[in-house]
Amino acid sequence: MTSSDTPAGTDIVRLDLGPRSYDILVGDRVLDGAGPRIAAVTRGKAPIVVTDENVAPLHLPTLERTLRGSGIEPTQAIVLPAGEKTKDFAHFERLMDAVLARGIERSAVLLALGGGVIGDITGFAAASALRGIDFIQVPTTLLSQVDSSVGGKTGINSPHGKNLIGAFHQPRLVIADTATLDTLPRREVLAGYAEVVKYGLIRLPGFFAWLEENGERVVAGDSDARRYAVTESCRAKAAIVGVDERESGDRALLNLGHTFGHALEAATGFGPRLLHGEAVSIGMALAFDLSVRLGLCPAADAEKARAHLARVGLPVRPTDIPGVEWDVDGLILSMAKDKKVKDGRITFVLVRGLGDAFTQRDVDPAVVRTLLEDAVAP
Ligand SMILES: NC(=O)c1ccc[n+]([C@@H]2O[C@H](COP(=O)([O-])OP(=O)(O)OC[C@H]3O[C@@H](n4cnc5c(N)ncnc54)[C@H](O)[C@@H]3O)[C@@H](O)[C@H]2O)c1
Ligand SMILES: O=C(O)C(=O)C[C@@H](O)[C@H](O)[C@H](O)COP(=O)(O)O
Ligand SMILES: [Zn+2]
Repeated sequence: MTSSDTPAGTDIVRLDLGPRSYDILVGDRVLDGAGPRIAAVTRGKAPIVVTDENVAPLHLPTLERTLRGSGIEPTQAIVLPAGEKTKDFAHFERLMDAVLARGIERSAVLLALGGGVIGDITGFAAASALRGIDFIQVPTTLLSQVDSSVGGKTGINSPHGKNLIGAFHQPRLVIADTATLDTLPRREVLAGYAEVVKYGLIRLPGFFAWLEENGERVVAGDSDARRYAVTESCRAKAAIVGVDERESGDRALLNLGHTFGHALEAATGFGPRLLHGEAVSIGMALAFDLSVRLGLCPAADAEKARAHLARVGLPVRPTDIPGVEWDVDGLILSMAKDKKVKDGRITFVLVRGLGDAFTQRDVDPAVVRTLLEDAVAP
């Protein structure tokens, strides 16, 4: 690989994982010139592109142009329905069938073009096909550029809970073209922004302070601010995954707000009523509240976190989601299926303050119940 294979003006974040290391390319219109990098992974063959019905008309032509520019004639893309409901067994079966119907060999490469739903299900298909083939992530939502395309968590949801079926399978390359975000609806931009704020809240207080100043610019699509936010988020995630690929330690911090958030998502049926990033926003506010109630975090820090999320337009309380009758027992049952549960006890990601997250197992269930009862009270 030569530096001339990387488009000018590209930030390159390296995720160091020994033989599974890879580059994350970030930049405005970086996809336009990414053909040689894709060709290097596919050894000059066409990748099997997986995308969704919204993304295909908007961004597949750019990818196909890129491939043709590198002498690769694209094959017909596999186009799945858009949205969280696609991350289920039925669509996984359909995707696997479409991939295997192509008579693939182990050298085949899948390419996920889309948001976290497409990235997660395609990554899981790559982990499963012929017991593991390569895949490339071309994330097109803010959430997938700052989070889901990086780190190798792949999978689907189950009626039993969120992401309960899946595999760790790292991509070979990530291409985050921030210009693709120009077509992303504002609600989806905001949902992705919640995961950006997460990095500030778990261990980067300086980044959180930058977001307090510049968050509106990121959300509004200012190209410099957006690119900085995506690159810093990828750096933050790469630093954590690089030392704890399979979540036996610090990687769990990336789950701030998710134990609550996943339960809220399950309660709303993994659908458009509550997006993942929105659930994470509410979940992070609840995690700060819980930390305050346990005497671990100053109330002023919790208020700062909540105020920033709310100021950009994110929900911060379950009651911010209209038309849902929340059931605290149901939420607690869902939380008990969290992947961080050990010996029957939930591991919570808590905070000592802004940018200082840690995990704790011995949280009094009565405090959690009261917190949720207060949070869902009208
Ligand atoms: N693997 C991980 O580490 C990880 C991390 C965070 C989240 N996730 C998962 O990611 C999923 C959420 O991802 P998401 O928020 O990207 O949702 P998504 O994939 O559903 O995309 C959101 C919506 O935006 C549309 N879209 C995508 N790109 C677009 C573009 N450029 N222009 C216009 N529309 C576009 C999609 O069609 C969809 O309707 C959840 O399932 C979550 O669990 C995984
Ligand atoms: O990469 C990680 O690790 C994360 O926890 C990132 C989260 O934002 C993401 O939502 C992830 O899919 C949650 O993982 P899970 O193991 O709790 O399902
Ligand atoms: Zn998440």
